[in-house]
Formats: sequence, structure tokens, C-alpha cells
Amino acid sequence: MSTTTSTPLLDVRGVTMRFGGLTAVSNVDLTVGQGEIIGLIGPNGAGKTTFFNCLTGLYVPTEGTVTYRGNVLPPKPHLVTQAGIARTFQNIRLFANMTVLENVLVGRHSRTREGLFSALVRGPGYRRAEADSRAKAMELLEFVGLAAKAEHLARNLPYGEQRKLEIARALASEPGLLLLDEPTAGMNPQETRAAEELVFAIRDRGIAILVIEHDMKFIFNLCDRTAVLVQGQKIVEGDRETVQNDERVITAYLGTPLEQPTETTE
Ligand SMILES: Nc1ncnc2c1ncn2[C@@H]1O[C@H](COP(=O)(O)OP(=O)(O)OP(=O)(O)O)[C@@H](O)[C@H]1O
Repeated sequence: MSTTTSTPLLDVRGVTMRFGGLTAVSNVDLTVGQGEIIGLIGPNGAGKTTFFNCLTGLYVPTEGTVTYRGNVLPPKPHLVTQAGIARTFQNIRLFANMTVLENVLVGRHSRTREGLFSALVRGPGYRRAEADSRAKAMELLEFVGLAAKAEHLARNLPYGEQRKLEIARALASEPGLLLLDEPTAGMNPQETRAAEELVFAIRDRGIAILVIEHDMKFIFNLCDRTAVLVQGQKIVEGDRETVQNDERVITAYLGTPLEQPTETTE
């Protein structure tokens, strides 16, 4: 079998996550290549967020491996961030009482390595690093369209802008891969279209994207490939036509199997 010679950025093999008797993710393989936008869809409770948690060190998979740039990922969120994977959450997690700029500066933490001593004495190295961080954070706010609100408190931003800020904060860690968990949840149609443009712009900065989303139009407008999870299993993966025409996908979304299975496994 001929394959491309470049190794994928992210290579997930046989990832299974069990919680007691419940198998939330079952033997899932997935690759994300440099410059790709990959979608992950599936009905509620299919295991999508659990799968993300397995990629970002929040969960240690019961089985399987996650490799990023050829290295097996350490099972600790801050080490995964340092390795180059950033994420946003389904439920926005900002520091509500910090400013917009401060939220992005927090996201830069994993890339600033001035030690505690340097920070305490506020020596020239620290001041230079701080100025550099602020400049980079402002550039990111410019990029997502929030520069004018840098000094506003995060909690005062409208919902769509809070989502943008989460993305800016994730980008502050200078990732090679960005995981977005339902980035358009709660957005109006205009905000959703703007979010599509933002995802393309992020990809154009050389960052690959893996995105969970329920909005099919968003997914099919953006993604090079889409994987479908149903009851923890990847049932199909491919381009828009492949996914949309797959009987198992249609069945899973309608929720009514065409034929009742003769036996159930769980
Ligand atoms: N920490 C946990 N302990 C026990 N069960 C869990 C845990 N996290 C998730 N689950 C279960 O795993 C299954 C998959 O949940 P998950 O949140 O990953 O699905 P999802 O596809 O992201 O759903 P949604 O689209 O509703 O966000 C569900 O049955 C859920 O109850």
C-alpha cells in the first residue's frame, strides 16, 4: 500500500477510554496532517469530548497511543500544551475578572520561561520577556478582532467575543495543532460565518485544526476530512459526500435504525 511519506502531525492509534463499565471511546484511530482542518462529529454522548480529553492529557486513555510530531504525548495537560497542542472548551473557561489582554497573557505562560527569581526582581530579562509577551498578545487580539477591547474585563464581552478570546488565548501558546470543542455553540449565523473565516485564517498561519461541532454546514464548509463517532466508535471518515451519503451516519442522526439489530452488545 502506498502512503504519503510525511508523518502526520497527530497520530492517534487505537484509543479507548473506559469509565468503569462504560466504554466512552472505543479503539479510535485518527490522523491530522500539517495544514489540515479535520472535523469530528457525532450525536450527543458519542464520546467526542472524551476523545479530546484523551488527546490533551486530561484523561489517560485506557488503551492506545497519541503521538504528536513523532513523540508519544505525556499525559499531563501543561506538557501537552508545551508540546504544541492547544484547545478550547465546550463551556467557555475564561478568567472572568481579568482583562481580555490578561487572559491572552495567561495563555502565553507555557512559552515564557523567565524563572521565578527573574520575575521577583523584575530584572531586564523579565522586562524584555514581558514586553515581548504583551506585543505578541496584542497581535493575537488584533488577529481575532478584539484589540480595541484589550482592557475590558472578559466577563463583559458578548458571548461570541468570549469564544474568540478563548481562541486567542489558545493561540498564545503557539500551537501547531488547535483543538476546538464546539466553537460556534451559542453563536448567531453571522458570528458563525465569522468563526469560519477565523478558522481558515488560523490554518493559513500554519496551524492544523481538529474541530468538534454540531453545525454541519460549518463542518462541511471547513473540513478537509470529517470523522463520525457513534457510541464511542469511529464509524466513517472522509469528505463531505462520503460522510453525508453513509447509511450508518444517516441512521445515527435520525436515531432510528432502519432495521432493529438482532442483538445488542451493551
Ligand atoms: N468522567 C467521566 N466519567 C464517567 N463517564 C463519563 C465521563 N466523561 C464522559 N462520560 C460519559 O462518556 C460518554 C461520552 O461523553 P462525551 O461528553 O465525550 O460525549 P460527546 O460526544 O462530547 O457529547 P456532547 O455532544 O453531548 O458534548 C457519555 O456517556 C458520558 O456520560
